[in-house]
Amino acid sequence: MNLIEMENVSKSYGKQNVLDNISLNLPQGHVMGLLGQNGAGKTTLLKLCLGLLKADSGNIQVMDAPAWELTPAIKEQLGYVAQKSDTLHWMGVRQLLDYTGAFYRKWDNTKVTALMHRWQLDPKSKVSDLSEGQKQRLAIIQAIGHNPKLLILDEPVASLDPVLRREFIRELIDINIENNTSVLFSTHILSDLERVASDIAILRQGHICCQGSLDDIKERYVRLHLRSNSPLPRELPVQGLLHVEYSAHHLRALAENPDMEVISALEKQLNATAHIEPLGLDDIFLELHK
Ligand SMILES: Nc1ncnc2c1ncn2[C@@H]1O[C@H](COP(=O)(O)OP(=O)(O)OP(=O)(O)O)[C@@H](O)[C@H]1O
Repeated sequence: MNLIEMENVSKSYGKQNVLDNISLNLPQGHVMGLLGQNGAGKTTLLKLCLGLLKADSGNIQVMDAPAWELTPAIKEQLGYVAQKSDTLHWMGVRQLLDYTGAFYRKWDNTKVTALMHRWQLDPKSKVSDLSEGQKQRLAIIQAIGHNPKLLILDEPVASLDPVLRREFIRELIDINIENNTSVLFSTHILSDLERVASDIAILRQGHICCQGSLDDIKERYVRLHLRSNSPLPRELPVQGLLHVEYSAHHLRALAENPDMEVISALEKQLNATAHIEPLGLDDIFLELHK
Protein backbone atom coordinates (compact mmCIF):
# COMPACT_ATOMS: atom_id res chain seq x y z
CA MET A 1 0.00 0.00 0.00
CA ASN A 2 1.20 3.51 -0.80
CA LEU A 3 0.70 6.21 1.82
CA ILE A 4 1.41 8.91 -0.76
CA GLU A 5 0.58 8.64 -4.45
CA MET A 6 1.34 11.59 -6.71
CA GLU A 7 0.35 11.27 -10.33
CA ASN A 8 1.24 13.80 -13.05
CA VAL A 9 1.30 16.67 -10.58
CA SER A 10 2.20 20.19 -11.71
CA LYS A 11 2.47 23.37 -9.70
CA SER A 12 3.38 26.91 -10.73
CA TYR A 13 3.71 30.18 -8.88
CA GLY A 14 2.56 32.76 -11.40
CA LYS A 15 4.63 32.10 -14.51
CA GLN A 16 7.22 30.01 -12.67
CA ASN A 17 6.61 26.33 -13.28
CA VAL A 18 8.11 24.66 -10.17
CA LEU A 19 6.84 21.07 -10.49
CA ASP A 20 6.13 19.69 -13.94
CA ASN A 21 4.18 16.46 -14.28
CA ILE A 22 5.63 14.71 -11.25
CA SER A 23 4.73 11.17 -10.22
CA LEU A 24 5.93 9.70 -6.94
CA ASN A 25 4.83 6.92 -4.59
CA LEU A 26 5.75 6.43 -0.95
CA PRO A 27 5.02 2.81 0.10
CA GLN A 28 4.05 2.04 3.68
CA GLY A 29 7.03 1.67 5.99
CA HIS A 30 9.50 3.30 3.58
CA VAL A 31 11.75 6.23 4.45
CA MET A 32 12.21 8.44 1.39
CA GLY A 33 14.76 11.22 1.14
CA LEU A 34 13.86 14.07 -1.17
CA LEU A 35 16.86 15.83 -2.66
CA GLY A 36 17.28 18.86 -4.84
CA GLN A 37 19.19 22.11 -5.02
CA ASN A 38 17.86 25.27 -3.34
CA GLY A 39 14.66 26.27 -5.07
CA ALA A 40 14.16 22.85 -6.72
CA GLY A 41 10.64 22.59 -5.31
CA LYS A 42 11.04 20.25 -2.30
CA THR A 43 9.01 22.38 0.12
CA THR A 44 6.35 22.88 -2.55
CA LEU A 45 6.09 19.11 -3.08
CA LEU A 46 5.84 18.41 0.67
CA LYS A 47 3.19 21.11 1.16
CA LEU A 48 1.15 19.66 -1.73
CA CYS A 49 1.16 16.28 0.05
CA LEU A 50 -0.09 17.92 3.24
CA GLY A 51 -2.88 19.84 1.52
CA LEU A 52 -1.22 23.15 2.44
CA LEU A 53 -0.98 23.98 -1.27
CA LYS A 54 -3.22 22.94 -4.13
CA ALA A 55 -1.79 21.36 -7.29
CA ASP A 56 -2.61 23.04 -10.62
CA SER A 57 -3.16 19.62 -12.18
CA GLY A 58 -2.66 15.95 -11.42
CA ASN A 59 -3.76 13.79 -8.55
CA ILE A 60 -2.37 13.42 -5.01
CA GLN A 61 -3.70 10.75 -2.66
CA VAL A 62 -2.57 10.61 0.95
CA MET A 63 -3.69 7.48 2.79
CA ASP A 64 -6.26 6.95 0.06
CA ALA A 65 -7.80 10.43 0.40
CA PRO A 66 -7.27 13.47 -1.85
CA ALA A 67 -4.49 15.59 -0.30
CA TRP A 68 -6.54 18.74 -0.72
CA GLU A 69 -9.41 17.30 1.36
CA LEU A 70 -7.73 15.49 4.24
CA THR A 71 -10.18 14.46 6.95
CA PRO A 72 -9.46 15.06 10.66
CA ALA A 73 -9.02 11.26 11.05
CA ILE A 74 -6.19 11.32 8.48
CA LYS A 75 -4.64 14.52 9.81
CA GLU A 76 -4.42 12.82 13.20
CA GLN A 77 -2.09 10.26 11.65
CA LEU A 78 0.25 12.83 10.09
CA GLY A 79 3.32 14.45 11.57
CA TYR A 80 4.96 17.49 9.95
CA VAL A 81 8.05 19.52 10.64
CA ALA A 82 8.07 22.72 8.61
CA GLN A 83 11.32 24.25 7.38
CA LYS A 84 10.66 27.24 9.59
CA SER A 85 7.88 27.86 12.05
CA ASP A 86 7.54 30.68 14.53
CA THR A 87 3.99 30.08 15.69
CA LEU A 88 3.06 30.21 19.38
CA HIS A 89 6.52 31.52 20.29
CA TRP A 90 5.14 33.15 23.42
CA MET A 91 4.45 29.75 25.02
CA GLY A 92 6.81 27.77 27.22
CA VAL A 93 8.32 24.48 25.97
CA ARG A 94 6.22 22.23 28.23
CA GLN A 95 3.16 24.39 27.65
CA LEU A 96 3.51 24.08 23.87
CA LEU A 97 3.97 20.31 24.05
CA ASP A 98 0.88 19.93 26.28
CA TYR A 99 -1.07 22.20 23.95
CA THR A 100 -0.02 20.13 20.90
CA GLY A 101 -0.81 16.87 22.73
CA ALA A 102 -4.36 18.03 23.40
CA PHE A 103 -5.10 17.71 19.67
CA TYR A 104 -4.18 14.01 19.53
CA ARG A 105 -5.89 11.04 21.12
CA LYS A 106 -2.71 8.94 20.84
CA TRP A 107 -0.27 11.50 22.33
CA ASP A 108 2.53 9.64 24.14
CA ASN A 109 3.37 11.93 27.03
CA THR A 110 5.98 9.56 28.50
CA LYS A 111 7.91 9.50 25.23
CA VAL A 112 7.56 13.26 24.75
CA THR A 113 8.86 14.01 28.27
CA ALA A 114 11.77 11.58 27.80
CA LEU A 115 12.72 13.21 24.47
CA MET A 116 12.44 16.71 25.95
CA HIS A 117 14.97 15.77 28.63
CA ARG A 118 17.21 13.74 26.32
CA TRP A 119 17.35 16.60 23.83
CA GLN A 120 18.09 19.06 26.62
CA LEU A 121 15.05 21.29 26.31
CA ASP A 122 14.19 23.15 29.48
CA PRO A 123 10.41 22.74 29.98
CA LYS A 124 10.18 26.25 31.40
CA SER A 125 12.02 28.06 28.57
CA LYS A 126 10.00 30.38 26.40
CA VAL A 127 9.90 29.21 22.77
CA SER A 128 10.96 32.67 21.55
CA ASP A 129 14.16 32.40 23.64
CA LEU A 130 15.27 29.09 22.07
CA SER A 131 18.09 28.81 19.55
CA GLU A 132 17.24 27.65 16.00
CA GLY A 133 18.52 24.14 16.81
CA GLN A 134 16.45 23.99 20.01
CA LYS A 135 13.35 25.15 18.10
CA GLN A 136 13.97 22.43 15.55
CA ARG A 137 14.23 19.78 18.28
CA LEU A 138 10.96 21.02 19.76
CA ALA A 139 9.25 20.92 16.36
CA ILE A 140 10.42 17.33 15.85
CA ILE A 141 9.02 16.27 19.24
CA GLN A 142 5.71 17.97 18.38
CA ALA A 143 5.61 16.04 15.10
CA ILE A 144 6.37 12.58 16.50
CA GLY A 145 4.65 12.72 19.93
CA HIS A 146 1.53 11.00 18.60
CA ASN A 147 3.43 8.23 16.75
CA PRO A 148 2.17 9.27 13.30
CA LYS A 149 1.68 6.80 10.47
CA LEU A 150 3.15 9.29 8.02
CA LEU A 151 5.87 11.77 8.88
CA ILE A 152 6.74 14.63 6.53
CA LEU A 153 9.86 16.57 7.40
CA ASP A 154 11.21 19.62 5.60
CA GLU A 155 14.96 19.82 6.29
CA PRO A 156 14.50 18.64 9.87
CA VAL A 157 18.19 18.57 10.76
CA ALA A 158 19.44 21.77 9.11
CA SER A 159 20.11 23.53 12.44
CA LEU A 160 21.15 20.51 14.51
CA ASP A 161 24.74 19.81 15.54
CA PRO A 162 26.26 16.44 14.50
CA VAL A 163 25.52 14.78 17.87
CA LEU A 164 21.86 15.73 17.80
CA ARG A 165 21.59 14.88 14.13
CA ARG A 166 22.78 11.37 14.99
CA GLU A 167 20.25 11.20 17.85
CA PHE A 168 17.47 12.36 15.56
CA ILE A 169 18.35 9.78 12.90
CA ARG A 170 18.29 7.08 15.60
CA GLU A 171 14.86 8.28 16.72
CA LEU A 172 13.63 8.21 13.13
CA ILE A 173 14.85 4.64 12.67
CA ASP A 174 13.15 3.61 15.94
CA ILE A 175 9.84 5.20 14.92
CA ASN A 176 10.05 3.57 11.53
CA ILE A 177 10.74 0.13 13.00
CA GLU A 178 8.37 0.29 16.00
CA ASN A 179 5.35 1.85 14.29
CA ASN A 180 6.05 1.09 10.63
CA THR A 181 5.86 4.86 10.11
CA SER A 182 6.48 6.04 6.57
CA VAL A 183 8.70 9.08 6.26
CA LEU A 184 9.19 11.60 3.48
CA PHE A 185 11.90 14.12 4.26
CA SER A 186 13.92 16.71 2.43
CA THR A 187 17.52 17.34 3.31
CA HIS A 188 20.82 18.61 1.97
CA ILE A 189 22.83 16.39 4.32
CA LEU A 190 23.41 13.31 2.23
CA SER A 191 25.39 11.36 4.82
CA ASP A 192 22.34 11.45 7.16
CA LEU A 193 20.11 10.39 4.37
CA GLU A 194 22.33 7.40 3.56
CA ARG A 195 21.99 6.26 7.19
CA VAL A 196 18.23 6.24 7.27
CA ALA A 197 16.60 6.38 3.84
CA SER A 198 15.42 3.29 1.99
CA ASP A 199 14.40 5.33 -1.06
CA ILE A 200 15.58 8.49 -2.78
CA ALA A 201 13.94 10.96 -5.14
CA ILE A 202 15.95 13.77 -6.74
CA LEU A 203 14.14 16.86 -7.99
CA ARG A 204 15.74 18.83 -10.77
CA GLN A 205 14.29 21.53 -13.01
CA GLY A 206 10.72 20.61 -12.16
CA HIS A 207 11.17 16.88 -12.76
CA ILE A 208 12.19 13.86 -10.71
CA CYS A 209 15.43 12.98 -12.46
CA CYS A 210 16.22 9.95 -10.33
CA GLN A 211 14.05 7.79 -8.09
CA GLY A 212 14.42 4.37 -6.51
CA SER A 213 15.87 2.46 -3.62
CA LEU A 214 19.19 3.77 -2.36
CA ASP A 215 20.89 0.45 -3.17
CA ASP A 216 19.47 0.36 -6.71
CA ILE A 217 20.56 3.94 -7.38
CA LYS A 218 24.09 3.21 -6.19
CA GLU A 219 24.17 0.16 -8.45
CA ARG A 220 22.68 2.08 -11.36
CA TYR A 221 25.20 4.93 -11.42
CA VAL A 222 28.95 4.22 -11.41
CA ARG A 223 32.01 6.00 -12.74
CA LEU A 224 33.71 4.32 -15.68
CA HIS A 225 37.43 4.82 -16.28
CA LEU A 226 39.04 3.61 -19.46
CA ARG A 227 42.81 3.88 -19.80
CA SER A 228 45.03 3.00 -22.74
CA ASN A 229 48.59 3.62 -23.93
CA SER A 230 47.26 4.66 -27.33
CA PRO A 231 44.89 7.62 -27.85
CA LEU A 232 41.25 6.75 -27.16
CA PRO A 233 38.48 7.61 -29.66
CA ARG A 234 36.12 10.40 -28.57
CA GLU A 235 32.97 8.41 -29.41
CA LEU A 236 32.43 5.05 -27.74
CA PRO A 237 29.63 2.57 -28.50
CA VAL A 238 28.57 2.31 -24.82
CA GLN A 239 24.96 3.12 -23.91
CA GLY A 240 24.25 5.25 -20.85
CA LEU A 241 27.45 7.31 -20.72
CA LEU A 242 26.83 10.72 -19.17
CA HIS A 243 29.25 13.62 -18.67
CA VAL A 244 32.19 12.11 -20.53
CA GLU A 245 35.61 13.68 -19.85
CA TYR A 246 38.52 12.89 -22.15
CA SER A 247 42.25 13.20 -22.01
CA ALA A 248 44.29 11.45 -24.70
CA HIS A 249 44.74 8.19 -22.77
CA HIS A 250 42.00 8.35 -20.15
CA LEU A 251 38.22 8.49 -20.44
CA ARG A 252 36.15 9.19 -17.36
CA ALA A 253 32.35 9.15 -17.42
CA LEU A 254 29.27 8.74 -15.28
CA ALA A 255 27.73 5.53 -16.55
CA GLU A 256 24.11 4.49 -16.06
CA ASN A 257 23.75 0.70 -16.00
CA PRO A 258 26.80 0.11 -18.22
CA ASP A 259 26.83 -3.12 -20.21
CA MET A 260 29.91 -4.96 -18.92
CA GLU A 261 30.06 -7.24 -21.98
CA VAL A 262 30.34 -4.21 -24.27
CA ILE A 263 33.02 -2.73 -22.01
CA SER A 264 35.05 -5.98 -21.99
CA ALA A 265 34.87 -6.09 -25.78
CA LEU A 266 36.11 -2.48 -25.91
CA GLU A 267 39.03 -3.28 -23.62
CA LYS A 268 40.20 -5.88 -26.13
CA GLN A 269 39.45 -3.77 -29.19
CA LEU A 270 41.25 -0.65 -27.88
CA ASN A 271 43.91 -2.46 -25.88
CA ALA A 272 42.59 -0.53 -22.87
CA THR A 273 41.86 -1.24 -19.22
CA ALA A 274 38.44 -0.45 -17.75
CA HIS A 275 37.79 0.29 -14.10
CA ILE A 276 34.36 0.71 -12.53
CA GLU A 277 34.36 3.06 -9.54
CA PRO A 278 31.37 2.81 -7.18
CA LEU A 279 29.95 6.22 -6.23
CA GLY A 280 28.54 7.63 -3.01
CA LEU A 281 25.22 9.43 -3.06
CA ASP A 282 26.93 12.85 -2.91
CA ASP A 283 28.93 12.04 -6.08
CA ILE A 284 25.80 10.80 -7.85
CA PHE A 285 23.89 13.94 -6.81
CA LEU A 286 26.69 16.21 -8.05
CA GLU A 287 27.08 14.31 -11.34
CA LEU A 288 23.33 14.48 -12.02
CA HIS A 289 23.48 18.26 -11.53
CA LYS A 290 26.29 18.88 -14.01
N1 LIG B 1 4.60 31.23 -2.20
C1 LIG B 1 5.42 31.35 -3.23
N2 LIG B 1 5.21 32.32 -4.16
C2 LIG B 1 6.03 32.44 -5.23
N3 LIG B 1 7.10 31.66 -5.46
C3 LIG B 1 7.38 30.71 -4.57
C4 LIG B 1 6.55 30.51 -3.41
N4 LIG B 1 7.06 29.47 -2.71
C5 LIG B 1 8.13 29.04 -3.39
N5 LIG B 1 8.33 29.78 -4.50
C6 LIG B 1 9.39 29.60 -5.50
O1 LIG B 1 9.31 28.25 -5.97
C7 LIG B 1 10.59 27.67 -6.12
C8 LIG B 1 10.67 26.40 -5.30
O2 LIG B 1 10.63 26.74 -3.92
P1 LIG B 1 10.68 25.64 -2.78
O3 LIG B 1 10.66 26.37 -1.47
O4 LIG B 1 9.63 24.63 -3.01
O5 LIG B 1 12.13 24.98 -3.06
P2 LIG B 1 13.06 24.08 -2.11
O6 LIG B 1 13.57 22.97 -2.98
O7 LIG B 1 12.31 23.68 -0.89
O8 LIG B 1 14.24 25.07 -1.75
P3 LIG B 1 15.26 25.11 -0.48
O9 LIG B 1 16.17 23.92 -0.59
O10 LIG B 1 16.00 26.39 -0.69
O11 LIG B 1 14.41 25.11 0.76
C9 LIG B 1 11.59 28.75 -5.72
O12 LIG B 1 12.06 29.38 -6.88
C10 LIG B 1 10.77 29.72 -4.88
O13 LIG B 1 11.26 31.02 -5.00
